[in-house]
Amino acid sequence: MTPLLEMRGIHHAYRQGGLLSRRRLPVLEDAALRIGAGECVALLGPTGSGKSTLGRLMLGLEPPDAGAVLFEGQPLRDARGRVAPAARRAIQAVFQDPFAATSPRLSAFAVVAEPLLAGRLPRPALRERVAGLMRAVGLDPALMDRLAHRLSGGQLQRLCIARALAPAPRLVLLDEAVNSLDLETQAQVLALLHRLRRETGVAYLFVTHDLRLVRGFAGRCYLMQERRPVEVPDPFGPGPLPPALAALRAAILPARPRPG
Ligand SMILES: Nc1ncnc2c1ncn2[C@@H]1O[C@H](COP(=O)(O)OP(=O)(O)OP(=O)(O)O)[C@@H](O)[C@H]1O
Repeated sequence: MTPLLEMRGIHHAYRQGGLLSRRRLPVLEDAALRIGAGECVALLGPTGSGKSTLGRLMLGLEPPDAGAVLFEGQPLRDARGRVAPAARRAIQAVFQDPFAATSPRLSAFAVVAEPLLAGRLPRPALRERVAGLMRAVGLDPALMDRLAHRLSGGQLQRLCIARALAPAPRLVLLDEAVNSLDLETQAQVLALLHRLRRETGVAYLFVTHDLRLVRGFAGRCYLMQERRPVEVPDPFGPGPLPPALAALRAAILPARPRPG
């Protein structure tokens, strides 16, 4: 079956040391990754290992130096480097910092309505649609006319999830999307994302450096190793672990510190 999203033979490097420099920092080398329709796939790795870069390439925000990004079997970008509007709507993202991801000038309504404006719905229908999306993420629609930045961090992240879901996407990149939230809100938002996936059939790429968040949430798991994602069958299982995974496991604090 054709995967929803496939990346093959991806190479990507960033220029280092100013505009005229020829030095390039290789970030991805021969990277490949596959996400099926409705799947939740985790992408784990330490900071600086190239996870967000892979996410940006998946959204079509930048082209890879080499390799293919295919969405439903078709190249994500056309020959002129443009992402087709349908694919742009079908792949959405939620990032770590909801305050950086929204304008301080916009109301909660305007944040969620933004991806729906092209549909030219009459205002009352648009407000009803936004209210429905807010309810779906557990927000009271009465908050609609409040400035988005007057919401709490957890509420604003829910609003960003509502905005991502507004165009009925097939795939959402969750790039450290719960990492800035307190533990209780993290658990609530993960449960919400899990429910929304069951209800809508949306797929997730769940990017994180926090192994704890993956358990019970992601069905398959990739780990960044030597500039490419490598699938790990069971990141919590016994047996020898790749060093990068052992380091992530060691970083998990015990629920109750052992004496001595
Ligand atoms: N636009 C850019 N220009 C130059 N270097 C970049 C750029 N974006 C990322 N990098 C570098 O590429 C490497 C990979 O960065 P990336 O953000 O993809 O890693 P990451 O695994 O997502 O890290 P984190 O978990 O800290 O977000 C890092 O060394 C980073 O400094």
